[in-house]
Amino acid sequence: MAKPVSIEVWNPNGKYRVVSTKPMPGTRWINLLIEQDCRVEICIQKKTILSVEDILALIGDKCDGVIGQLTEDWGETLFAALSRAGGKAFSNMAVGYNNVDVNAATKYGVAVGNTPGVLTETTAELAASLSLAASRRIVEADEFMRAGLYDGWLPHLFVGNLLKGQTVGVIGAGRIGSAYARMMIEGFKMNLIYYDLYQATRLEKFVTAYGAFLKANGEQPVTWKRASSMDEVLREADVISLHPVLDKTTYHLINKDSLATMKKEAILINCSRGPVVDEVALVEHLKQNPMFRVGLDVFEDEPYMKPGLAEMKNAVVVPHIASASKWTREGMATLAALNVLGKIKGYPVWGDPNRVEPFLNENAPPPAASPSLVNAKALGLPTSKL
Ligand SMILES: NC(=O)c1ccc[n+]([C@@H]2O[C@H](COP(=O)([O-])OP(=O)(O)OC[C@H]3O[C@@H](n4cnc5c(N)ncnc54)[C@H](O)[C@@H]3O)[C@@H](O)[C@H]2O)c1
Ligand SMILES: O=C(O)[C@H](O)CO
Repeated sequence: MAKPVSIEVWNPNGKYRVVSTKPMPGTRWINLLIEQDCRVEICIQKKTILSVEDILALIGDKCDGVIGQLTEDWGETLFAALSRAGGKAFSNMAVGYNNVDVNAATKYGVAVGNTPGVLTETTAELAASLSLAASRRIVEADEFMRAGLYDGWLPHLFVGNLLKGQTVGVIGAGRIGSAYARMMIEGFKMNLIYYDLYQATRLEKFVTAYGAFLKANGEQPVTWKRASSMDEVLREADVISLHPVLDKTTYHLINKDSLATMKKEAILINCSRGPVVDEVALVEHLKQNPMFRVGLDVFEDEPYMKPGLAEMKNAVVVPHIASASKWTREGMATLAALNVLGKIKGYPVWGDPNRVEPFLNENAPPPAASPSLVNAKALGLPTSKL
């Protein structure tokens, strides 16, 4: 028997029952659901990661849709239960959905939503912050100051890496990878090398145009190169940032061999998913190469770090906060709620998940569509005309 979980209820007489497994930032998402006749139940249990059993208790006997979190295991058991309870939709409050078994959801006729776009710049900014923190040894230097160890300027004190004119390498040049690349190119005049399964045409055009602009102003132009293999990026780049999805093809993409391919003084940033990096191999590499530095937002066994990582001075580690800006988190909550609402109301799916801005405009009602359903095609759902 599942244990009861604490909930907060909004609009108790609403026709549709929508459950959120966590309180989420802002109130717009709640108001949008209430306006469309939903009873909203928010789990307020003081437990960071809910188990499958906890979520089964939340779903109960009648549930039209659930908004869930990337820490939860959305597989066969939960989708079967949601479907039995009459549920039509689930949305992750995240763009990544490697915690969701989309095939199982499709089998039970449940639509799966995610929250693209609204977190692109915020996540890229954290990757840029980690790049700076790691290259200029900010955290080490901060600890040194606070420990009262500073007794005067020295030529060798916390010497790090200059970014200007160096090469930034991006693995996975999708929305976030491209936004990060632009920040590093515009901000620090870095050259770009990237690896992706697809050509990042807009990014290439941007670098070409920016390079021409710099040249016209008498500055060294920036350049770009699409690598034919990931190893080419690892060999050539001074700063490498990981932004692919996590799937079978990207699990342990960075391992003992790929680490050995990188420059001894390279900077590696991971704001994608922890298992993209073999963290045991990374700890060993950090030990053997003190000038190699990493900035990590995600970890292989979250919330834990592999033994030894916490002791490494050449690692900057933060707790999966890349999308944590107020505007973005409120927007993620809104998109997740609208994904669920749209399916419950029988709306079509938005035609372009890369253009979700109309759903985020607080001064106008959102379009009558689900902003991003990843199994829309498999479920044969109609698409809205933009
Ligand atoms: N740390 C965080 O808080 C945080 C925040 C947002 C997103 N993310 C992660 O970032 C990922 C990317 O988000 P996005 O919006 O940019 O997605 P996206 O789909 O726009 O970009 C992903 C890119 O990865 C590429 N790719 C897939 N397999 C690859 C492979 N084997 N080798 C190289 N490239 C490959 C794809 O072609 C695509 O261009 C998400 O799936 C999520 O896991 C993390
Ligand atoms: O995939 C995502 O969206 C992140 O990991 C959290 O914002």
